[in-house]
Amino acid sequence: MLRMELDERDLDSGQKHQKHFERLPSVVESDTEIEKDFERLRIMNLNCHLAVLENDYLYHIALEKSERLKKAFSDVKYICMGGSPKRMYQFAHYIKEVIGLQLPIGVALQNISEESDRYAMYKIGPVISVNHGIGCPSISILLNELIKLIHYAGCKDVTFFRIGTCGGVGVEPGTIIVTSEAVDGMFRPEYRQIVLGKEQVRKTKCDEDLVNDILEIGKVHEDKDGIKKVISGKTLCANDFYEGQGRLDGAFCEYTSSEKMDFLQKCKENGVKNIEMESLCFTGLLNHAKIRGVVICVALVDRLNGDQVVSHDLNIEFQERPFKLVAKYIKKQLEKN
Ligand SMILES: O=P(O)(O)O[C@H]1O[C@H](CO)[C@@H](O)[C@H]1O
Ligand SMILES: O=c1cc[nH]c(=O)[nH]1
Repeated sequence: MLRMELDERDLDSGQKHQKHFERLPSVVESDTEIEKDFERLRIMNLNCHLAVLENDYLYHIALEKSERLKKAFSDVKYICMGGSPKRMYQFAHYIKEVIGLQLPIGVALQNISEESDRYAMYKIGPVISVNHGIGCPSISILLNELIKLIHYAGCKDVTFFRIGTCGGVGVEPGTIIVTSEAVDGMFRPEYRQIVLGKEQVRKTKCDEDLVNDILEIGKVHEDKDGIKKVISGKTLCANDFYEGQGRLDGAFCEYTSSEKMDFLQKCKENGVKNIEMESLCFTGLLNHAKIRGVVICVALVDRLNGDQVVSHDLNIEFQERPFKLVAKYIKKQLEKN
């Protein structure tokens, strides 16, 4: 009863978010568990309604708020994401080897979210490997459900990685770029989303310590262990692969080749080292929730030299480079603890 009243009162109140946060804990003083949950949600800027939801089905990853979910996921410390399901299946196997996790004989890695058919997710001890599809809308849905998952499971100190591919800007193909900050097509370090008819703006820096730790590992392993060059810089996040990234080979193009080159030059002048399609949402949502995260992408092409990305064996090898870097970081952290 308390839960219903609370939910209805709040939903009908039309009060501002902040006021809502301030008001709710006092309303539920008779239920200390809910009160504690409100506090945890409030601290992380998450949705207070979650504390009073009796059921929550995480539709796109086919999981449900439950005691079972808590037991199965409470040990999660690292969530690694990348666009393609195949890549994240390979990463799951790779990290399993690196951290030396033995599955019982006859047991294979299972896609936990198979039922949803939207994302493919694997759990390897404290690591989740999951694909996010293409673009901010797709990764946004996944991040919402994963953030709820780690909240419901009571996970502590979780770090997120986006292990991806990108186009480099004045960067040799095969180079790994660790994002310092994501920017939009107008070089604004802001993730903008329309919510209830208003623009909501969130900051897009990657966790500085995490960036430095990854760069440090990159330095140690540069030119060996299949890692090659690792650099850091701003990442431009586009809403499209073609016009949105100034390509000349899309179905639409209403600019000249020299206008394209001027824009790429401007990218360089603004400190942009690479272009991809999810970093704004990834950093924007994680920063807002005060969760550590970093974007690590390998360049498949130098956009100053062309637009075409050709599928070939070298790209497969390139895609594995961020795996190696992240796996080394995770292994090192696990050995510390
Ligand atoms: O290689 P992933 O991680 O999928 O990411 C990049 O590749 C896709 C475009 O081909 C976009 O999603 C872009 O961000
Ligand atoms: O140029 C590229 C390559 C990979 N992914 C992108 O978004 N752009």
